[in-house]
Amino acid sequence: MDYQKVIEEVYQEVVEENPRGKVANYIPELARVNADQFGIALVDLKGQVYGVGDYLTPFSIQSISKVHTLTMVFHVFKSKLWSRVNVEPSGNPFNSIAQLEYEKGIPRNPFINAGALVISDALCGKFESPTRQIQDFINEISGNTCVSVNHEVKKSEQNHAERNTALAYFLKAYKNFDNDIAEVLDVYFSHCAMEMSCVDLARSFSFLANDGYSIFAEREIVSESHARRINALMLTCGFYDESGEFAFRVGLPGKSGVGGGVAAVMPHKFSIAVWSPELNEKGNSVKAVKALELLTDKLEFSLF
Ligand SMILES: NC(=O)CC[C@H](N)C(=O)O
Repeated sequence: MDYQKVIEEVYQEVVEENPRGKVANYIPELARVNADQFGIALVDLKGQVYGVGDYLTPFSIQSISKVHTLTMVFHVFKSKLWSRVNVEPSGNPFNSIAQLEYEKGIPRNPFINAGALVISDALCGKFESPTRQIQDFINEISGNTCVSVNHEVKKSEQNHAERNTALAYFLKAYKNFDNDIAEVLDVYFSHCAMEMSCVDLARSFSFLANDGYSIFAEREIVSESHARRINALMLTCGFYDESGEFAFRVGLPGKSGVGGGVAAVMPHKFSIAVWSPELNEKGNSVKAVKALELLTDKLEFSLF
């Protein structure tokens, strides 16, 4: 399979169609990026990289980091984790407060903000310096010292933290939050504000295409059964209230972030990251979703 040729064709077609959205502006610092950037990196299971466009430019990975933090915590707490966070699609916006209230403080899944805050809380309870360790973990599985926290983005999130702070207090009120709220929010904003390029991001997702084994870290990151479960969660919950649409159009487990990135895997074949900052109203990158749809059409395979 000539992946390079396929992603170049995809890139060209998306550039020609030029579907547009809006750069996230509820985190003001994110609105400062050049909206025309667009990159694709695909990594096969031998570690071969195929890239096109701005695939070497670091960008804000935002909620994609929730897959990394879930992986770290799942490995430690195993199935006990599911008493604190559910595994159902939310069908609601990623920062919904109402849903958390009527479901009595158990977030629908680990990828909506409330669920990711529970994961950050669990990290704070188990890891000495969680932010440092998340960074080390992502560096290890991408085989590169590539991740940095963008402090401007982090500060920008902290200055507009009303909803996430409200979610944390709700979780605390329902006794689903053990640590200091400010400390956990700091870890959460730090991992959302991490930056890396498409190529490093695709490499960091490689273990999920490879039954839990990372060829970059040269070790098993999670068991095969945990890798399957993380992929199932990405397929059903990775795109918030657009997860069904993404499964329908693309058919790969994946995760989006409001920085405009999407990381996805085709189990036993490859991992891929696509980035372009303009989002649709559900918070998913318009060009990245289009590119992945064209990709699975051209490859004539998806998970299905
Ligand atoms: N969907 C996202 O990427 C949201 C992450 C963002 N940091 C927030 O908390 O709102």
